[in-house]
Amino acid sequence: MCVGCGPDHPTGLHVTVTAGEGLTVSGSFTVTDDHQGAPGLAHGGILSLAFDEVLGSLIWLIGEPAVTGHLETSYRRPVPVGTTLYIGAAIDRVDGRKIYMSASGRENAVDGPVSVTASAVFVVVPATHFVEHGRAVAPSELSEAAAKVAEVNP
Ligand SMILES: CCCCCCCCCCCC(=O)SCCNC(=O)CCNC(=O)[C@H](O)C(C)(C)COP(=O)(O)OP(=O)(O)OC[C@H]1O[C@@H](n2cnc3c(N)ncnc32)[C@H](O)[C@@H]1OP(=O)(O)O
Repeated sequence: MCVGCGPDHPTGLHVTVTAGEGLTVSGSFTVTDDHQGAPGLAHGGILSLAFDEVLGSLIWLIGEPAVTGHLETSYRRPVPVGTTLYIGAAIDRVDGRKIYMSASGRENAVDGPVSVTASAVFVVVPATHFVEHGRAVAPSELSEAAAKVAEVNP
């Protein structure tokens, strides 16, 4: 039920992500009428969510739970409804519990014009973070998330 990536989420973004070489991932997100802000254009907050999702996927490559501490987005071109954004993201460096990341989103092709760029700091947290701070969840929800780590990094 993740609003960013959950395939069954009725109103989510349905972002898909694939692991790349090294500490990189590539993702894609298609802007639909559900994501509109100004007439015919994607809402900036929705684009920020798509980047949070793709950047957040990088944590599966290092196998430690982490949450977004800081996320900064630069909107460089308007993104029309109907666009597919191809988002490439990478871990730039790790400093203690802080993971520094960056990403760029290109319009309609992996080598298309850059529409949005982002940088983020994720902070590693213990797995208990989600139990202590979230609403009560079924153990299966947590174990499914933990299994994703093994799937990416067998
Ligand atoms: C199994 C299921 C898995 C499931 C995993 C699924 C993950 C999906 C994630 C999706 C992405 C999201 O949307 S996550 C949701 C949105 N984000 C959140 O809810 C985070 C809310 N904030 C927090 O919980 C907290 O503030 C933390 C965890 C970020 C930091 O608190 P803390 O744990 O007490 O850490 P603290 O000691 O203060 O700081 C540790 C280091 O990080 C730095 N730091 C702290 N906060 C920030 C910050 N906002 N921006 C930059 N840097 C920061 C500090 O300067 C310090 O650096 P130094 O002194 O060591 O140099």
